Amino acid sequence: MKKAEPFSPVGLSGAMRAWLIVNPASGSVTETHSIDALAAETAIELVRTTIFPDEPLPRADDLATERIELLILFAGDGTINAAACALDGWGGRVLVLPGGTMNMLAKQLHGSADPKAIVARAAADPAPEAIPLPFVEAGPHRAFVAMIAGPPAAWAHAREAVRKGRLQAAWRAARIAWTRSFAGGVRLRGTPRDRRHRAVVAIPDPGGMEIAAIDVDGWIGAVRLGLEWLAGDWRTSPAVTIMTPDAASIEGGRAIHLLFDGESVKLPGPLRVSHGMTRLGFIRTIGSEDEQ
Ligand SMILES: Nc1ncnc2c1ncn2[C@@H]1O[C@H](COP(=O)(O)OP(=O)(O)OP(=O)(O)O)[C@@H](O)[C@H]1O
Repeated sequence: MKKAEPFSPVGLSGAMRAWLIVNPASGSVTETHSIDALAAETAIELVRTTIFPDEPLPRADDLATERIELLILFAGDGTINAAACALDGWGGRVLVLPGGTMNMLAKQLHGSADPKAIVARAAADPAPEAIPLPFVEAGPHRAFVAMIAGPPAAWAHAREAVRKGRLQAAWRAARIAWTRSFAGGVRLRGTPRDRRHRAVVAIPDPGGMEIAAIDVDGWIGAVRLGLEWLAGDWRTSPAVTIMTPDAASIEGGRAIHLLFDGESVKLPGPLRVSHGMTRLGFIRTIGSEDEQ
């Protein structure tokens, strides 16, 4: 078989020592984007590969020992979140490639380009721009895309069961999640909307964070919000109140259900939510003027 032509290495040249973290369970990591092909096509010197989560994430020390300059994350938002949290003390640059289902972080950094095009763009730039990413933080966890608190977070179990092909478990989890979605809620302290809400969504922003308090009653309200969400204008829904506090506190029974970039966690309340910026630099291949 003819070997793929390497991209002309200008910025991310063959001298660039890279460590790849890939999650084969992420929604769009496929054979066509195999690790070997990626390395061959980029002419980046792929020194090590971690298959997550079967293998543990490398530590900053491991990257330093191998003199790694570029960390390539080929996975979905959940995996990227895990690596970005674990390696925030490391001084190198990160290239995010869309390997997941939603790929919200990859879209922020590269628009809708595919992995091959992203590497080509990054390689063609003598000094690719690397930017810190904003995050929201609660307990030991961070979200770079969104943190969802409240009963709707229980839907993650149903999604995970579907992904694993466990349809009976998915059905059970969906029934529980549906019931919980209309019971309980979370209380938001330290904001103008200091009361119980169906769910609270915290979204990081370079200037701080946005907190959306969601108040839907029953399934008609939920369906309406769902349609508004699909149409892309959920933030303007009458069921949603947007605030920009510097910090807030969430309460909700003995344990609060949360999703951090799609990964499900339960934490005891009250839970302080704050925001910050990563120390890691993430390579961005689209300018703000480009189409998102
Ligand atoms: N920190 C983690 N520890 C263990 N497993 C994880 C972790 N993060 C993600 N996973 C698992 O890896 C699989 C793929 O998740 P990932 O978020 O990478 O891709 P995705 O869900 O397809 O994409 P996206 O999050 O962009 O929609 C899921 O089963 C997820 O639960």
